[in-house]
Amino acid sequence: MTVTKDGGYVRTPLIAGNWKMNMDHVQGITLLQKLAWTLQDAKHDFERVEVAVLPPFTDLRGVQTLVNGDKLPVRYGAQDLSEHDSGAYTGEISGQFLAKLGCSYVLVGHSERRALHSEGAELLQGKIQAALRHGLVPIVCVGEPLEVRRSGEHVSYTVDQLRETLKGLSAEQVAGLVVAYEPVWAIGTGEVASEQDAQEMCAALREFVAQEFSSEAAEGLRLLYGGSVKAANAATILGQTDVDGVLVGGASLDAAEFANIVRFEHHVVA
Ligand SMILES: O=C(CO)COP(=O)(O)O
Repeated sequence: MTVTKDGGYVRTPLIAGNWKMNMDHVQGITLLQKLAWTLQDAKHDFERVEVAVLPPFTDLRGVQTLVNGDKLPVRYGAQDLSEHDSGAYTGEISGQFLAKLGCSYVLVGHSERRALHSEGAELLQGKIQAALRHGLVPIVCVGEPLEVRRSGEHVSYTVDQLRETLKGLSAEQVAGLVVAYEPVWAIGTGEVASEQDAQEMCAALREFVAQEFSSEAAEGLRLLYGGSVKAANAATILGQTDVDGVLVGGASLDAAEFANIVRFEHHVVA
């Protein structure tokens, strides 16, 4: 993360928890309550380091009620959305509905959806447009599989993936996006990319945005790293210049562990 002279951050760090298909609506409330209490007890400054959770759709109403009722400074969002706003699309969820539930964020193009639901660039462009139409910030996910990493082509592969996914957007729109670099081989495997790997890719993605869109877009865009992030490795990864946050899977299901990731500034590993 880039730190200013007065010790602030150039871009507000974002620590986001992707619960995936875990936590029913009762478990979700308990987890969020524990997380909020832990962070409030620790006097976490939510303006300085932003916290967001991305629960299953069925938890969102409960999360909204808890966040509003207890005035929790935690943001939340969904793990996917439809590219359409309404109509005969059985099983789909509209960005309009997510906005009405107070969502701030929505994941777009997570590698599990790209792989398991064959989501390609054109569909993802539509989903990004749908999110933006309803004032949701898309967290656009990119990252290479193991064979690409082994071939040494990971940077060009991931930059190309981002280029395809962001097609049709203006520089102003890109400036407000969040992009998560999640190498597929590091997701849920315990195999974490090194901090140098995370920095190399995030720097390349920012450079691409500067070239393709504008330097303002590159400066505004927040880049997250995701893949086996835990409290033990978060501070080192977040210490990298071009990494503005983390997208956490498994470790976000444990309130104490996730709170320690949020509080990375207090756990800097020498
Ligand atoms: O896919 C991820 C977050 O979106 C990462 O998952 P893990 O943190 O469980 O590796």
